[in-house]
Amino acid sequence: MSLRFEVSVRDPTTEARRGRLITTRSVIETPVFMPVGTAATVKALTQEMLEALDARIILANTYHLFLRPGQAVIRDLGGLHRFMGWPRSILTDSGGYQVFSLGELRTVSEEGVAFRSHLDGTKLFLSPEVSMEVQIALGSDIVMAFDECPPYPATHDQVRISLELTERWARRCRAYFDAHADRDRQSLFGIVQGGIHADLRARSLEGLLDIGFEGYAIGGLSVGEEKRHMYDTTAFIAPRLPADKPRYLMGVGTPADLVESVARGVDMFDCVMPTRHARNGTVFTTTGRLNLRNARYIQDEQPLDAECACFVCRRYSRAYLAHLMRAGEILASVLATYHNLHHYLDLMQRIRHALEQGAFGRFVTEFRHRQLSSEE
Ligand SMILES: CNc1nc2cc3c(=O)[nH]c(N)nc3c(CC[C@H]3O[C@@H](OC)[C@H](OC)[C@@H]3OC)c2[nH]1
Repeated sequence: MSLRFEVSVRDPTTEARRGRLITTRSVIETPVFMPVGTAATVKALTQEMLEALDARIILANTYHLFLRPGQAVIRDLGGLHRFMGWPRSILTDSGGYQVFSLGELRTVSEEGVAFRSHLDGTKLFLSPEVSMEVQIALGSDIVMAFDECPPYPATHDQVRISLELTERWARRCRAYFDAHADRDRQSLFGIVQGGIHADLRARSLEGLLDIGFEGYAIGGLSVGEEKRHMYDTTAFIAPRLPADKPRYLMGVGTPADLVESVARGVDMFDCVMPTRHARNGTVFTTTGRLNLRNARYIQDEQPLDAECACFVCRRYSRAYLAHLMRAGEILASVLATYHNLHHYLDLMQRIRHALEQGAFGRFVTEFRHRQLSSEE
């Protein structure tokens, strides 16, 4: 069995769990935040910096690598870990979501999705089998099923029809994966859909449990729905996912989203916010976000965050980062990205520590109070 997941603590006052996910390449302490490395790079950081951050697993994306350089190039160079010099774990998304958010002119059929590359317009086709072939060729440790993420908003009927297609595709993913993957090293996660409708979420889960997966993701959220719908849907479905398997909430979220979703039973997260916001000049701090392009920081010699221990906060000032941002210097992205990921990974470490100490309930309360005061 390639993937081991052990729950060491179940929080007495919430659905949160402290656990450990073990692949053949790294031990992943959970709850975990996974930096997004879409095209085989976590933008602006070296792999050495990711190791300095103690990141144990990063993401890459089937859609982007399928388009460029193509899975055959990476496979023939020994797979994605060797290609990008990353010996720890990699999770790859299946590409369905990107086809809908990036691809041009796509047509969905039972077979799969035909679309044009957003890079050069060439006609391409992704299906459950092609997505599995790509992720298997990349050598990804955790492979995501090829699903359809319905747009938001969508009618109950549209969401039902979509989840039924996702279920048929999930069955095809399982079959192809089991016939072609290196199951000693690679695992397949199913993705629960169903929009914000509890009855459809239960229906989607029922179908996936019948197929059986090494882990279960909650898809179809963080697509524009109101926060309360995301939290309520997560609160409904996360505790219903198998307790002995990892639970992954895709595309989430802000620091507050991470705390609230851990409390609702989620183990794994990914989000582009810490990396994308950094490149746009927004950094996260314990008292909220700072937009370094704001003139108030031009002569502010404080660190980004006085409570942060990262090398950026120990050495550089807001004024310096503000200057680099305004000047469009590459170093601005490097330093802001490193700090933002440190902020996210440090938050997850504090969450894990609170769970170990049986103090997560108090952690959530204090986090919410601080959140309110910073929003005032
Ligand atoms: C932002 N909100 C959000 N809701 C999402 C919902 C879904 C979903 O239902 N199915 C699938 N398959 N993917 C989803 C994704 C994409 C995450 C990927 O998108 C890439 O980040 C943009 C990254 O690729 C490295 C990541 O890899 C897992 C979502 N993202």
